[in-house]
Amino acid sequence: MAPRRSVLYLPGANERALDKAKTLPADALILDLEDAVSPDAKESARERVHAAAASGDYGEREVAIRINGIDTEWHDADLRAAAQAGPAAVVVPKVDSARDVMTIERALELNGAPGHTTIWAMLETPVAMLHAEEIAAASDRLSVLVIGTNDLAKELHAEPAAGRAPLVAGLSLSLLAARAAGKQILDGVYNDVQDLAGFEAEATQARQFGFDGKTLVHPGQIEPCNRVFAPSDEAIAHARKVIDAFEAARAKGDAVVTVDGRMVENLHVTEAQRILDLSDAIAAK
Ligand SMILES: CC(C)(COP(=O)(O)OP(=O)(O)OC[C@H]1O[C@@H](n2cnc3c(N)ncnc32)[C@H](O)[C@@H]1OP(=O)(O)O)[C@@H](O)C(=O)NCCC(=O)NCCSC(=O)C[C@H](O)C(=O)O
Ligand SMILES: [Mg+2]
Repeated sequence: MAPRRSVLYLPGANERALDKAKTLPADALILDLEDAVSPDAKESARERVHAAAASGDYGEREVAIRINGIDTEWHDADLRAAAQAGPAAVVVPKVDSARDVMTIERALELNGAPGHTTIWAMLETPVAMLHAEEIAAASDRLSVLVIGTNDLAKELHAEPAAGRAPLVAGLSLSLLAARAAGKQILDGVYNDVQDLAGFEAEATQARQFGFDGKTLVHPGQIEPCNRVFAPSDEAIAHARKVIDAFEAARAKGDAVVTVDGRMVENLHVTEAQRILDLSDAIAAK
């Protein structure tokens, strides 16, 4: 699977940001037509984003377009334009049900979206968290779940708290749903663009939870994010050791072995191989 460690939002009306992103080391970009664009700029932003996404100027960076929500006046035109531009993905905010996903799937087909354009569904409401399982499994075209922690906190009336405690239940339900359906999942954004230590702590927490990457709002967050979500040298060395030790044990007819004093079984080999595959995919970029 494509590494999606760092996924940067760009306001669709901001020509400077759209241009600058061509040189930034993010794995993926979300060209935003929703919250980062004021109502009076929605139409010009749609045209800018369409041209940017269709330009082929972003190299190996994956380009996604976030359209306005299903119940908004801009949604239909956004979806039509996004389908024509043919980005890697259409990001749909405030998805609340499997039915929402199927509506988007049908609309992409009707508007002639190319087969490579997948759906990234944003889970950012309490009802979405409670429906995460049905949303994640609703369509083969859905490849990624994206968490919207700002909207979720707003809907919950939650306050900032250590370890994002008020959000943990929703994050965990979403992770369970993504993994059960074999989809990738991206954490929400960190709003304080000047607090890089706080950003890194939150990104590390997200990796420990099992997220594949994190959505970002500022270029300064890309480098720490890429580092946190890439397997470390120690993790790579340990993965090789696990695989080598297990193969040696299997050659002797054993199904269990210890590495550095810890039990290793086949499931640990599978996880070690995932780490090496991710490291290879990052190195190949
Ligand atoms: C947050 C910002 C408004 C800060 O902007 P600014 O004060 O201009 O930042 P800097 O001066 O530090 O910028 C330095 C240079 O970097 C460029 N820049 C800044 N941000 C971006 C970006 N996102 N992509 C590309 N380039 C960017 C500036 O142009 C400067 O360039 P240069 O001229 O060469 O010096 C701003 O960062 C921003 O607008 N961020 C994105 C906001 C956004 O997209 N929000 C919506 C998505 S988040 C969301 O909706 C969450 C979700 O739905 C939820 O519910 O949680
Ligand atoms: Mg949101």
